[in-house]
Amino acid sequence: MTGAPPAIDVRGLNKSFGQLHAVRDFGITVQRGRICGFLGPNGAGKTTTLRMLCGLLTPDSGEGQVLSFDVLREARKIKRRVGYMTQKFSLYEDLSIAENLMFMARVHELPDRRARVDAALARLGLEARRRQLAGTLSGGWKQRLALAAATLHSPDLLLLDEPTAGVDPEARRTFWDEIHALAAEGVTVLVSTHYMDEAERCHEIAYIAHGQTLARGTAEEVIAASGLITLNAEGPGADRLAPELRARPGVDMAAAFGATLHVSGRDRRALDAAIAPYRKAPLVWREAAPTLEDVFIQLIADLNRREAA
Ligand SMILES: Nc1ncnc2c1ncn2[C@@H]1O[C@H](COP(=O)(O)OP(=O)(O)OP(=O)(O)O)[C@@H](O)[C@H]1O
Repeated sequence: MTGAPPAIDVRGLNKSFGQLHAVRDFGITVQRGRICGFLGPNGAGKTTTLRMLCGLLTPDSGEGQVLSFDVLREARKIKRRVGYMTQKFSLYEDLSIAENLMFMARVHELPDRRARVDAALARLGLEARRRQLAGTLSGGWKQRLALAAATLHSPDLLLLDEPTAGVDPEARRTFWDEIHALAAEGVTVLVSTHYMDEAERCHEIAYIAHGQTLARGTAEEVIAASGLITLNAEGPGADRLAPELRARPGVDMAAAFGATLHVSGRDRRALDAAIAPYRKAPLVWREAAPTLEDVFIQLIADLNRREAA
């Protein structure tokens, strides 16, 4: 990627709905061919941001470029080069797979429509089902059809809004293999997800909450920047100790993961003091690398504390 301008380079994007400041001073730079995961709790502003980036929603303020077009003034040009997969399946349930794709080909005014549709069917393994009505497809196949529709016009940027929500693990894996194949061809992908394993499959991630970006970088960078120290406890009843440990000074986050308790903090001495009374049989404590989920829980806890203060 020598000298190519970033696919997304925006700053200070804001969007309010009445009294609600849904997106605050959002900025992000994503280089071409990268997969950037977009994470954050429900209502964080992810969908609103994706809609602003693809030209469907006008920001109240902000500046920058998407695919080198001005994000405020060149929405029509951006729309033509972007593929957007909405959170809810939005194709025609009473049309077949092939008919849906043919319809999309007409919307995009593509030449060689039949060949384009055939190529998309082949690429996503949909050929055998081409005559099946979209409404009768299972979740995984619906998502594959939606991806075929979003990529039919060979966009340079793909914006995917929770594309695998409710899809089984095997179908999710196939879907992600395709996302990586598209990125290898130079397509830039911004994908919102609530799944931690998917966050780890991204080249980089952005974590947002209450409309603000709280963390940015590769998964490793986000974990390192958190400064979090995590100790795990195993043993009978360990998983039930989360509420009382959470209340102790020095503990930023305590949560049970199966039978294991994860306890995190940023001050080693305070954390050790907090767990000292619990360092006895039958509990066994071990230091562990914090997971992305540990970091995200801590980021939200910090934000809630700041907002309550
Ligand atoms: N058109 C709208 N009118 C009014 N409020 C809206 C509108 N669109 C979004 N919101 C509000 O803006 C906030 C951010 O919503 P958004 O859908 O962007 O969040 P999200 O991060 O995508 O959430 P989720 O993970 O649940 O999809 C929410 O409080 C939502 O209710």
